[in-house]
Amino acid sequence: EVEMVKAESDVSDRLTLESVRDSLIRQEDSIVFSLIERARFPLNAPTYDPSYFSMPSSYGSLVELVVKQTEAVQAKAGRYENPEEHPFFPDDLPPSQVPPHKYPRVLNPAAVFVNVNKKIWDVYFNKLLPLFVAPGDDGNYASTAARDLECLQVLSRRIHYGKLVAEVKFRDEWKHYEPAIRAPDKKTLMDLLTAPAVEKAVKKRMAKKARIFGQEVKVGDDSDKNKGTYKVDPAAVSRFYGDWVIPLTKDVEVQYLLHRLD
Ligand SMILES: O=C(O)C(=O)C[C@]1(C(=O)O)C=C[C@@H](O)C=C1
Repeated sequence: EVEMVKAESDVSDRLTLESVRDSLIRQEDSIVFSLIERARFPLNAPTYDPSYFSMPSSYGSLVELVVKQTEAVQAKAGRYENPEEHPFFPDDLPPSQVPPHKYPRVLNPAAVFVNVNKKIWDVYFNKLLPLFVAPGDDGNYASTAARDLECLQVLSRRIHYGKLVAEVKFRDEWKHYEPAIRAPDKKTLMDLLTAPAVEKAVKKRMAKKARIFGQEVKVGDDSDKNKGTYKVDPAAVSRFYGDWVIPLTKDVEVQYLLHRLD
């Protein structure tokens, strides 16, 4: 018999604030690498222009085609059975065609109704892309769309991880959370779950990761010639995290908590 290795998502028996924060830190690596991969291409506007892509209008732009069709395949492969994964186009997804995997039941079942992917889509294309890709068009639209999908998926995973963060915080301090949930009092929930020193450290670490992962690595040249040129702008990555990724994560945390006692 094959022994199942504990999946990264198998958190039920080691759910602590430290372990969920460790996961958030690891996911930062995926986000920085995905942004670096996307930044290899210029903006490539036709990827997002429905009139460039002349298939049945239900697909919209090329990037929508790639995301919808990929999500359909991944749904068949069981991706969205995992409570940590959230589709961008949840309507009309085909059912999973693989045997069910027993994901540990950690979250309140109401968690499935919290999905901020519409907002993530909007923020990614309208706020993030213009910040960190060069203007221009090199014709590589299919690759561009594939990189966008990768970025969207890692960002979505990170932001919806707020559900697990909120669950741990609730378990650790339910005496404080319960009255605010029953009230319901969003402002108090937001205050309770906010840790300004942690947010500051996250932003600093993101800038540092963008500097370290995004530097040109050379052999036999220890000079600092390349200092200051990075594959993604560390300040932009850090700002985007502070302005959007953390606030959206907190949004997910509050939305989840509001239904924690359903
Ligand atoms: O680490 C936490 O406590 C979180 O809730 C995550 C997070 C974040 O998104 O990075 C969000 C809110 C806190 O203020 C600090 C950090």
